[in-house]
Amino acid sequence: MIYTVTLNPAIDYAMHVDNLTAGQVNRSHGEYVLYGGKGINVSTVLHNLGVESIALGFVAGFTGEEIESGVKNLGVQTDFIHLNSGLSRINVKVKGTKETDINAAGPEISKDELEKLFKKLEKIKDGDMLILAGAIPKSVPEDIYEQFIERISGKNVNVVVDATKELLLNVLKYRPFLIKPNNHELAEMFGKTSLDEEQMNYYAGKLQDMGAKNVLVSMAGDGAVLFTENKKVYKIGVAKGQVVNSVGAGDSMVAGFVASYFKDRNYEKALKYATAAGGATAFLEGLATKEKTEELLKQL
Ligand SMILES: Nc1ncnc2c1ncn2[C@@H]1O[C@H](COP(=O)(O)OP(=O)(O)O)[C@@H](O)[C@H]1O
Ligand SMILES: O=P(O)(O)OC[C@H]1O[C@](O)(COP(=O)(O)O)[C@@H](O)[C@@H]1O
Repeated sequence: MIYTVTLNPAIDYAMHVDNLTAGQVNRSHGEYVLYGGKGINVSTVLHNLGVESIALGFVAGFTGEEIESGVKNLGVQTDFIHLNSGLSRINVKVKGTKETDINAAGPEISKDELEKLFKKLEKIKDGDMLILAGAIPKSVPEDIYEQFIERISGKNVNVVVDATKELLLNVLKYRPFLIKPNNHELAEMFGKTSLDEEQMNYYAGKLQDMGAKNVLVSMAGDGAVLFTENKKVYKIGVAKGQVVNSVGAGDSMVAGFVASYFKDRNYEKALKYATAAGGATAFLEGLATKEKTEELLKQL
């Protein structure tokens, strides 16, 4: 079984605002809602692509109830822990000429509640997969991803981590199967503002030296580069289409990669499928569907 963990799920509330102006009343001319948080997005797209997973994490308040029933209605299996207080996040995504995200802090998680998640992770067995994705709430120890991986050490479990900065760097020593920083996150991890191709190769290699088996660097509309554990480098562009919503494109890419790689064990194929799934989300209002992913795959 594949388990995804989203410590801080969110309702993504997307609004179309043509000219966002700070300090003014801005009006949206259309809104829609997605049940998100990185792990949940991965579970949703995996489900859309025909691969089952169980979404773990914490939900709180009426927003938490909405997220839980929303993803269940999409067909995703969940096993969330219900927090006694607080509210799951509403992350506002303003779409105009540029995309502006305001991601909320989210509810507090107590030690006891965190312990309940550790208990759930005990179910993980040899051959399962664990996908840790997204930022962690402030109330949770900064090394929580490391603690999760420690708890399953000794079991033959492929771990995927989609996180940034120290959160990601600190788990590399556990040899995660896949990490997926975008090019900006990769630059930021090494104190840079941007990277040219040579620097990207160098720093992705550095993440591998630090322990990551496969590094997938996504570059939004410029495609992605995959650095594999057998030291191959595959580059890919993107499928053509009209961008509607790129929120969740990275999560969709992770889902597409996992879905394809564990079916065919072929890195090049998995990169194509991942790119098609990322593009499908970018070109749809919601997350990638199998139909859109397979339509875009033909272009790659
Ligand atoms: N504008 C776009 N056009 C086509 N494909 C896109 C676009 N934005 C994202 N994608 C696809 O989704 C993948 C992940 O997007 P990216 O924005 O880099 O991830 P993240 O959301 O993690 O920052 C890209 O590598 C690409 O395949
Ligand atoms: O956990 P974080 O880093 O605050 O990010 C949460 C946000 O990321 C998303 O999962 C989208 O992520 P990507 O665009 O990187 O795929 C949203 O659904 C959510 O609002």
